Amino acid sequence: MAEKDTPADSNISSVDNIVPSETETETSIDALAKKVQESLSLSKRHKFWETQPVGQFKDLGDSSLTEGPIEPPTPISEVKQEPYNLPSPYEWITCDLDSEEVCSEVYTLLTNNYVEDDENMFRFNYSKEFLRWALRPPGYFRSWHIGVRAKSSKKLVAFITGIPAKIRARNEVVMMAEVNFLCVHKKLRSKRLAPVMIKEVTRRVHLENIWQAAYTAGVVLPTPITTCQYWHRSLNPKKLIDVGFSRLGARMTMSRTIKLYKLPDQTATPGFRKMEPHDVPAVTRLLRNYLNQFVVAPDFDEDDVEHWLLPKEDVVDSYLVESPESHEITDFCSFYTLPSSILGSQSHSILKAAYSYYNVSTKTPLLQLMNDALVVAKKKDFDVFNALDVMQNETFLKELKFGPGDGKLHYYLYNYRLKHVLRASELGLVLL
Ligand SMILES: CCCCCCCCCCCCCC(=O)SCCNC(=O)CCNC(=O)[C@H](O)C(C)(C)COP(=O)(O)OP(=O)(O)OC[C@H]1O[C@@H](n2cnc3c(N)ncnc32)[C@H](O)[C@@H]1OP(=O)(O)O
Repeated sequence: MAEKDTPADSNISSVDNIVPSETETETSIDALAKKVQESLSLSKRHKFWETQPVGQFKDLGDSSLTEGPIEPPTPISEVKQEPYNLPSPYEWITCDLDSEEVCSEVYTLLTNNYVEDDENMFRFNYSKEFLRWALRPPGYFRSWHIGVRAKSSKKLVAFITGIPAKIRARNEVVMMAEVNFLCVHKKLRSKRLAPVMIKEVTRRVHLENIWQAAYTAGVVLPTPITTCQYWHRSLNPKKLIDVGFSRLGARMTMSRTIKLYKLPDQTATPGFRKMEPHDVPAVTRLLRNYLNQFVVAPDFDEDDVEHWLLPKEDVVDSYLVESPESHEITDFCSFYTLPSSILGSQSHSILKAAYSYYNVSTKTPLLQLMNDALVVAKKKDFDVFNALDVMQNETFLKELKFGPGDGKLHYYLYNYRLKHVLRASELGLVLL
């Protein structure tokens, strides 16, 4: 089944990771099996993706190909004016997220049908407020919030979205669409509806004179610009073990495990505080300067920072360090709230997860800054703190007791070629 990223990892061995044990062998066999599977998928035919302007597997390593757009834009007047055909029982709709009713329908479709982990134990449960935030950034297009309804019952059965974003690839800043929330109802799977949805979003993006896109998926498609791994830091190990998210490590007791993951009650960094509206200009400068070092990263202006990073309850949290002496803003960290439904547990129904977003350290060591982020996440009652190995995250993951997950997240660009596959640490982009 298609997967984006692991909403939660049934098979993580964060404890095993810290206390090496015989389970390590098991993990590496799993890892090997995954590698074999992935290399097989490189030789798999992709009837749809082979027709699209994306890097193709056969071109991997061909250094004669230049970096940049794969095909040139066509005149807008030549962009198809009518929507693509859907099977006759279905019709296109544009979803107005201002409407409480429409937003609830989208929420319900995703809550019941969106991304699950490999073992089908957890499913992402994006909140309505989160969806409104994720889908209405500055300059968004309502026409890019696309639904498919059954004509007879009017039930929403599929969804796909785009939002506009300026993304820098090396030295070029390119207007792109970030495509997300592709979802087809479980009963309508494997009927080639997804390619129609992707073509329709592409058409609507083209109508706005935008010709590139960025997206992530848990499945291997032609061709990732990089592949990242999720890491998980237990905040509430007892619950994580109870619901099967993690296992008790070999030679570990529950009380030793709880002790291992205990965090201080207070943050350690003087001047560490929540970001406020008046911080937007300083945070924008700090972040722009930081993101410059990565090969692919968003090109945020103040409006973007206001939208994406000003704290919004139960959606996004941002903290910064203001020097007690100079009042300079020297460091920044943020995470977003994305719970998962727990699919078969007697005792719990929701896993509360925080996802590392953008972090910048110039004075406070990143390790200390992120430990403070863990402290505030724990205080806010999150069960787990997740982070990808993007940007400089590798420098704190092991030390702060994150364990590697079993899910991979692949990043893609549409109609834009990079000369080389990137290391995760060369990527400065986090998609929701
Ligand atoms: C310039 C503007 C451009 C804008 C567009 C940029 C591109 C955006 C691309 C989209 C970015 C989305 C980012 C996210 O939201 S990633 C999250 C995806 N959603 C889920 O995983 C939720 C649960 N799964 C589902 O709802 C369905 O399984 C989905 C809808 C995923 C596929 O439905 P179904 O299982 O019923 O399959 P089908 O018979 O209709 O179609 C099969 C074809 O679809 C290809 N497929 C399968 N999964 C994905 C996937 N995640 N990205 C791209 N393609 C995917 C597959 O390789 C095959 O093509 P090919 O291998 O034969 O060639």
